[in-house]
Amino acid sequence: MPQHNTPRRDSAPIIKVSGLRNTFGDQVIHDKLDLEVRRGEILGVVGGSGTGKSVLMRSIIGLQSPSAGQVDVFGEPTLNRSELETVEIRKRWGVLFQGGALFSTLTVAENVQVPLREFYPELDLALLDEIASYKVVMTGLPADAGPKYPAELSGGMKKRAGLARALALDPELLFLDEPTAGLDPIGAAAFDDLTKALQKTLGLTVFLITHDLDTLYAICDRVAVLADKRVIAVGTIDELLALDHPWIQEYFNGPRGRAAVASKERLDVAAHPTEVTSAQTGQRSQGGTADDYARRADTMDLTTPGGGSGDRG
Ligand SMILES: Nc1ncnc2c1ncn2[C@@H]1O[C@H](COP(=O)(O)OP(=O)(O)OP(=O)(O)O)[C@@H](O)[C@H]1O
Repeated sequence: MPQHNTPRRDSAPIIKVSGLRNTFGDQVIHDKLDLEVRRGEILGVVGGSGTGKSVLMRSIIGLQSPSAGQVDVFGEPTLNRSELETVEIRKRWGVLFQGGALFSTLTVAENVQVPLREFYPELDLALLDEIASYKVVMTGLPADAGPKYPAELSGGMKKRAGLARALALDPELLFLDEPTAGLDPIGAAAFDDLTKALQKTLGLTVFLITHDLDTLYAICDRVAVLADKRVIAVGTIDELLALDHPWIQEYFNGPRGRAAVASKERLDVAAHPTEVTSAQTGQRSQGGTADDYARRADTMDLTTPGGGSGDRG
């Protein structure tokens, strides 16, 4: 399997979505949605409940057939192509679905082996076991988690097992759908740290759907905001805060947003000079101000796909 240890930050987007339209009956979920994801970044995807974050992810990975638009991943179109035509593309990404989506009748190790068996049926059992053990440990699970069934795992362990499966094929691109939902603050911070460490060490690009403001502040390079059936803005949090959009202001500058800023500031202080991680301190969202972020945002450029000026994506 290919190794992708060096983060590449070339200018071509790793994901490019153009003019996407998704409907269910009369319900229009996306219309004229544009988005570009840069190689090597962690892109947070936020939006109110039901704005279509998961449907967007499913459209990108080919589980949802849009009624219009184009999706390119690794520079290749993925829509309206047969499974056979996209097999080489699908090998290059991993997906952690909401809740982990583990097969309950398979052990953790067997779950990790599912994509290996699908794409590399020639691998023998000893090698499958070896790769699965490696992925299990890589995601911070104890080595003896491999033979356990999902029902024997805690929520946090299930997420890690799902992540181990998503990493089975050494992907370049990782899709995470609400990975910290349902985790306690310490578990969520530890999962954030793991995601960031994987991005850095494996050179991953991460498409991360989340409602977790702490995650956005702690690890996302940029954030895409879904509203009004499209991506209304993409940028760093500082850049988004400079926008006058009511949902963005309420989301990032509301009480929870301010708390997330305060939490990050405390962690930044704690991290120097002793490099204490958020997993160790377990500090998440406990009050503070976003004024400094808002002031700094005044000097920044904004990227607004589907409207506005400047570079897209
Ligand atoms: N297979 C489907 N059939 C019909 N409607 C669907 C289907 N999948 C999603 N929807 C609808 O599409 C809309 C967007 O769903 P989606 O799960 O993408 O939202 P979301 O932004 O991820 O929400 P949340 O933050 O609550 O997880 C919802 O109204 C949902 O009911």
